[in-house]
Amino acid sequence: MLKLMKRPHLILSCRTFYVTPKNNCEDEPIERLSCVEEKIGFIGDGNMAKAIFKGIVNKCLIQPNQVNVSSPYIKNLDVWKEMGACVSTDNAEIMEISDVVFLAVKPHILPEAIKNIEKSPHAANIKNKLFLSILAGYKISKLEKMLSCFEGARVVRLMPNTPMMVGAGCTAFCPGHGVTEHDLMIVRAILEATGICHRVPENIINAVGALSGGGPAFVYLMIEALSDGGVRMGMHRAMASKFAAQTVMGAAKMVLETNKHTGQLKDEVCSAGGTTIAGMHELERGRVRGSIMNAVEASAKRADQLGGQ
Ligand SMILES: NC(=O)C1=CN([C@@H]2O[C@H](COP(=O)(O)OP(=O)(O)OC[C@H]3O[C@@H](n4cnc5c(N)ncnc54)[C@H](O)[C@@H]3O)[C@@H](O)[C@H]2O)C=CC1
Ligand SMILES: O=C(O)[C@@H]1CCC=N1
Repeated sequence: MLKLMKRPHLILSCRTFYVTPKNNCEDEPIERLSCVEEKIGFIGDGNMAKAIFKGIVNKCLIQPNQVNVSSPYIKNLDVWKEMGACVSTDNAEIMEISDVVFLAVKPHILPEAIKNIEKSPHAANIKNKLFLSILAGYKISKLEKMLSCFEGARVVRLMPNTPMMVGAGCTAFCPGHGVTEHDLMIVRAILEATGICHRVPENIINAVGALSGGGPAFVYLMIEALSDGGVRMGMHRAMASKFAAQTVMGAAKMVLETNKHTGQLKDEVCSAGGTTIAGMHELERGRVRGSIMNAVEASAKRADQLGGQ
């Protein structure tokens, strides 16, 4: 027992051992960029592209006019113009005028999105670009092969999430061949301005995508269910939703800031014979833990399929 207590990642509480998990993140460098001068392009103008754009512009890491966006749907681009970005329906043009290019289309769209670029008049100038892929499932080796027609192309694979928009994102990244220290500084500057980030080995990116990439959707469902429960028991919807969201945020902050194990924090809420343990019993009866684990497993497996691995 004493031997165990001496180890810093073990905390003892009554009969339960709380083990602080070790991570599988790679080392972080120290140097940080406070602003990015490169032109940033987005191939794809959807939810994730908007979240990244708003996140980095809100933090003044870049100016909106440093951003170039392409989509085949001209009407969708109006909102980007209003936000101050340069727009085009031509992916090749956006690649040409950007230094850093986010690949931000749906995975099944990527081959079509880059299909004819090689033959375009812009192709000759698509050189030495840093491509940041946010596509679920796509392996770096596959992306590097697809982009090998562009001289000096480097690829970093990212798995971000939409809370980047409000500075609370969570992104894992993994660099491909030829990625430079400066490239990594740009990546970190973008990701740290919009939340937290960790460099990881590629073999866990699909797990990250399942947990934190899609995780916000799982949590929204939980917030909605908490709110429904409050309404069921007599609260008004607006207050129930606000309290549910604040409670999830508060619990998350407790996990992040107290450094206590989630089991210990849970025990601190559950009074003996009290109200919370009665609710916990229902959750365990409903196999909520197993269901959430299954959801993460199913998402990760789906990412493997999407990447055609
Ligand atoms: N939405 C999320 O929470 C996350 C998404 N991702 C990844 O981000 C990527 C984009 O996802 P979303 O933004 O959610 O999708 P989305 O559907 O909102 O955006 C994709 C955009 O691509 C545009 N597009 C379609 N065909 C195109 C083409 N040929 N050339 C250029 N643009 C084209 C569409 O107009 C659309 O707005 C996906 O690969 C997804 O796996 C990764 C992490 C989180
Ligand atoms: O649902 C998806 O496929 C994307 C990837 C992670 C979050 N959204």
